[in-house]
Amino acid sequence: MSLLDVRNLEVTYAGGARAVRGVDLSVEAGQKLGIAGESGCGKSTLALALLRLLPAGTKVSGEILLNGEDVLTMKWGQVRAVRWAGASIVFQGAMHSLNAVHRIGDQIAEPILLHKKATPSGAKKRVGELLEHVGLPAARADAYPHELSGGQRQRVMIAMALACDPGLIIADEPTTALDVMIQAQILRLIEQLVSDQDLGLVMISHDLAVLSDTCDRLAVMYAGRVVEEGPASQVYENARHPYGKALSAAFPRIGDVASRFAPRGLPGDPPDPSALPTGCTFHPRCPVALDVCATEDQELRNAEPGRRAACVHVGAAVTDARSTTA
Ligand SMILES: Nc1ncnc2c1ncn2[C@@H]1O[C@H](COP(=O)(O)OP(=O)(O)OP(=O)(O)O)[C@@H](O)[C@H]1O
Repeated sequence: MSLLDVRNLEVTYAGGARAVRGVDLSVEAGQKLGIAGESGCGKSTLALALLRLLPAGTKVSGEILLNGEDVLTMKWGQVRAVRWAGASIVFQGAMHSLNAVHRIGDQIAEPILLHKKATPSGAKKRVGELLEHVGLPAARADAYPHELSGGQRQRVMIAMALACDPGLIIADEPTTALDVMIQAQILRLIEQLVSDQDLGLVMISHDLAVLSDTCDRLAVMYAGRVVEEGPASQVYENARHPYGKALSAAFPRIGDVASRFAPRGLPGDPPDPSALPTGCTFHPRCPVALDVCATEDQELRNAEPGRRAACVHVGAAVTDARSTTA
């Protein structure tokens, strides 16, 4: 049984935006899955859907099996227990996620008191341990968010996410607001925690270079669908879907200083999810589109062992869409 198994997930917002369309993915304990794609492709919607954090009125269908139990059909009491203790989210921009008027120790203690039924002194001890675990002195528990640097605040967010010993961490752009040096430190911290505690990780980013550096596998999303999936380094170095290729070219290799100053962009914008193009949704921007792409969408196909892409130019159609995701 996978730690997380998402099957045919569809999310449509109240206004009609089809933000996630038929997404399948799975994560095992100790595995790090990166979800890449440009702004608006549905990455955050997917993350929020995993813990039923979407606004009321949003239509969600499919299955989200966390340790074999479907989050979508759970009673609310069970969903609340799953948040923090089963899976927790590290959001981008810690300054906005932390409460400015409360000491960080109290904020980390809150889910421990609520979900672990800890005593105040037990929670305080645990807060100290968690802070040390993420590389901060236990005494920083008394600080207010504004007294910490951006990197320290993001460490606090990670400590909070770990507070109730979840099996899965969902990190939504965890380093986007940080400078490059601090970003690298936070990524190493996340990697180390995931491997030490055998956690599963879903890391969301628009930056394919960051994801390929941190994750084992990568799923590339476009207009709400996964259009390419496979081992992270292979997807980054040699994408098979034309959108994956364009995204990869836009994020030059870490260390490749010369090309970092001249990334290639992809012309055009992603489609409006309330008015998606017919056929393959990427065809209006695709440099290698055929006539058929304007009318027929493609399922994910086996590109090579362990790799799939949803493009007419790639391999043969896959009969069992989830056969290679594990
Ligand atoms: N509450 C909402 N109501 C209606 N539409 C929404 C809502 N939230 C997001 N959307 C739309 O759903 C689509 C996917 O948005 P989402 O935020 O999931 O993308 P993203 O890939 O995470 O982008 P970003 O990196 O900019 O956050 C977008 O077109 C967005 O405008």
